[in-house]
This record gives sequence, C-alpha cells and structure tokens, in this order.
Amino acid sequence: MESWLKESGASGLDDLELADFSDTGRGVRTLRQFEKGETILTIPHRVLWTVKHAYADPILGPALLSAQPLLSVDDTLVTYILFVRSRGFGDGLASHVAALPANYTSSIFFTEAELEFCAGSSLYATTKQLDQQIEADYKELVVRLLGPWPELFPLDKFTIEDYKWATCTIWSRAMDFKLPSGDSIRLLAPFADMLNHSSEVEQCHTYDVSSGNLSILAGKDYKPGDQVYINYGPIPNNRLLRLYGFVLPGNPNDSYDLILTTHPMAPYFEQKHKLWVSAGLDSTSTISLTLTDPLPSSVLRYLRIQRLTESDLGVIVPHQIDAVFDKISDSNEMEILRFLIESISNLLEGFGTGLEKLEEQLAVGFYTPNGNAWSAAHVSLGEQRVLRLARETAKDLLAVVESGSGNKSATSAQCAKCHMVPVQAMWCGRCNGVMYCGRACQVADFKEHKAICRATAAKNASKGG
Ligand SMILES: C[S@@+](CC[C@H](N)C(=O)[O-])C[C@H]1O[C@@H](n2cnc3c(N)ncnc32)[C@H](O)[C@@H]1O
Repeated sequence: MESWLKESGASGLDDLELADFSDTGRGVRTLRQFEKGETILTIPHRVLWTVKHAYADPILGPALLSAQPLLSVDDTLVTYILFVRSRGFGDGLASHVAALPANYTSSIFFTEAELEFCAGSSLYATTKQLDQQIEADYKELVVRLLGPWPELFPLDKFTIEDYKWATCTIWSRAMDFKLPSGDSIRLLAPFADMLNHSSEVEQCHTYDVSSGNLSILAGKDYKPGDQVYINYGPIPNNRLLRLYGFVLPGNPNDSYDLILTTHPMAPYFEQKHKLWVSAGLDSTSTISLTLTDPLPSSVLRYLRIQRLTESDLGVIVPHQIDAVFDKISDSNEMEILRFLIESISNLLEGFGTGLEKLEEQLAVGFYTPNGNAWSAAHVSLGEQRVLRLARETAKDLLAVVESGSGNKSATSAQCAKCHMVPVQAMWCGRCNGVMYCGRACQVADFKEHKAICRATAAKNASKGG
C-alpha cells in the first residue's frame, strides 16, 4: 500500500511506519520529530475513497448510477469497498483493502451475553435496533443493486456478513468534512485511516477543497518513536463502542440518549406538534443528556409542551415559541419535573448492573480489560452517571419551584458545594449522586448532603448495587 501511495503522490510516508501499540493496537509511529502544526502526511485526492470516485469507476459507476434514487453515501462506499475486494487483491485500492482489519469490535458484533453487560443503556437499545436496520438495509441493497447486476456483485462475496464488515469499515475509518458550499464530504484516506484517536491532540486532519487532498498536521509536538494521533472528536463511550469498537474509561463526553415520544392519539397532539416544531423539536425527539449538561433545556421544553392543558394551549398558541422556552406555570413545571424524576429512576432501575456494583467489578478486575464485556460495562457506567446527574438536577429544579422561587438554574454538573465546574470530578463514593471539585468541598458539604446520601445509598443497595 505504501509504495502505491508514494507513486500516486502521497507525501510524508518516509517519516512514518505502521506499528503495534499495547494500548491502541496498530497505529502510526513517527520516525522523526514534528512540531505542533507541521504537516505530517498528505494523501492525494486521486487515491481517496469517495462517492464521486465510486461513480467514476468505469465498471462500478454505471451500476451505481442506475440505482434511482441513488444509494446513501455509506451504502455507496460499502459497495465500493466490497467491489474492490471481490476483484481480488493487487495494487492500488485493493492493497488498502488488504490492510484493513479482518474483524471489528463494534457493539453490533457482540454476543447476546456480552451486550447484556450494558443492558438498560441507550447503546443496548440502539444496537438491537441496528441489527434489524442493517438486515433491512442489506435486503434493500440486494433488491436495488446487487440482484440486478449479478455479474458485478456475486452474492457469495456480498453476503450480509460482508456488508456488516464494510459498514464497520466506514463507521470506524471514514472522515467527514464540511465544504464551503454547505455540503459535506465523507471520505476514506488510505494510510491516514491507520491513525488512532487521542483526546490529547487538537483536531489536525484537514481537507483542502481546491486540491481535494487530505492532510494530517501534528496535533502536538512529537519526538521520534512516538505514536501519531488524530482526534476523532468529543465522542461519548456509547457512540465510540457502536462506531469504533473501543471505549475511553472515565470519558468526560459520556452521554445518555433520551428518547421523548408522544402518541399521535394523545389529546391536542396536532396543536402540540406545531409547538414542538416551532421550538426546534419533533413529536419524537432524541436528546443527549451529558455530564456537563445533564438536563438540557430542550428536554424541559419538550415536556412542558407535552403536558399542556387545554387552557394552557389557549394562552400559549398566540406566542408559540417564546412561551415554551420558559416555565409555563408552577403546576406544569412541577408535573414535568416529577415525571422526569420518576422516569429517570425507572430508567436507572432498568440497568442490568447498578452503578456501584459496576464500579466495584471494574476495580477488582472482574472484566478482561479492553474485552467486549469490559467495554459494555464502561458504557453502562457512563450512562448511569449521566442519568444520576440528570435526576439530581431535576430534583434541584423541583425544590426551587416547590419553594416558590423560580430562579435557580441547573447546577448538578457543578461542584455541589462551591458550584464551580470541576476540572476533575470527585464523586460521592457512597451515593454516587453528587460531585465535588475536591476533598475540601466534600467535607464542607457533608452535613447538608448526608441525609440524601444515606437515602440514595440505601435505595441503591436495595436494588442490589
Ligand atoms: C481509524 S482506525 C485506526 C487504525 C486501526 N487501529 C487499525 O489497526 O486499522 C480506528 C480504529 O482504531 C482503534 N482505535 C483508535 N483509537 C483508539 C484508542 N484510543 N484506543 C483503542 N483503540 C483505538 C479502534 O479499533 C478504531 O475502530
């Protein structure tokens, strides 16, 4: 692959080599020093995998273009990879395909038993749903493209397993760029796709619109022998495991994807639907709860609309958007916050293994590090932490409404004592429900926190941890 890339005009390869690293697996090592910002590698446009390249292939292109409407970007790239692989290995793109991993560790390849370690998480539900989605997408591809062109796409080389493998190739290796036109481009760059992720480096992969080349800059200073990284972005563990097949313990980007939905037969659905749309939502909305924003205002906005009564609707409709950005009435606000607290408690009850138990298991080495069960356990841990914070935030907000003052904002991502956003969170080891910026604040808050701490810990213990 490297010699083909050099002949095609790639630069920088003489200073780099592929190597195995104990923590990340195969990656790229630098043989010389680089200063942050220097260009490390450039892969020319002509060797990239893009939809346009697939259309330009003299054999594959006409078949792809015959499928109307055109296939999705991912299905086009998947077909392109499998098509090149089916023609046998040799030079060019085929040498890149030969260098791809034979297997992936995305959650879609987990056994039922492995997936059970994150039972209750949004990843668990998404993975199950993806199983069905992938099967349906594959069947559609057979009907629309593979079946009508049997001489190009022999079905024994385009099985559902091949389709899943190529889909994971795209999920874990493709790069996306926004173009000045507002469109975006998804591409796979041979060799640049061997770079592993580190959140310690700044975003350093760039696409030059005029040349169409892909370049990697040094995201930090490197000395000879260092592994070179790029930054895949602020991705939570549930998404990392689904798309890339790995997790980062203690990931600060962890999230829980909350699905809010309302049945179309619910009272005043049409009126409420208009309000959701004018508030930038839909009647089914998936909202990410995160460690830094455990209860986004969009969740409250959705529920405020969902719980509107007939008389509320009479008042709200003329002012639509503005009204739902803020509290509508004390009773509406208390109703949605109580509902949220109960719903989040139910979600937490649904996790196969509770937070404290998981922490204990991970601490004593119950799971093989980096194994599928270990990764699933980390996803479960992260999602439960987010949900606990969301519940605490809802409780704080409810307390404020109940006490008659409506001015307190969501604060649970902050230190429970001094309200600073901690650089490194220190969780209450007993209830795991609040965080502090350090020991001093934890000690200072003990008197106030101990009652709720005991109650939460007892409730957690009664759930079996
Ligand atoms: C773009 S590829 C990088 C090259 C890949 N390691 C290889 O051998 O082909 C992305 C994949 O590398 C692995 N990976 C990347 N960064 C990682 C990290 N920080 N920790 C563990 N695995 C990582 C994951 O398997 C991921 O799906």
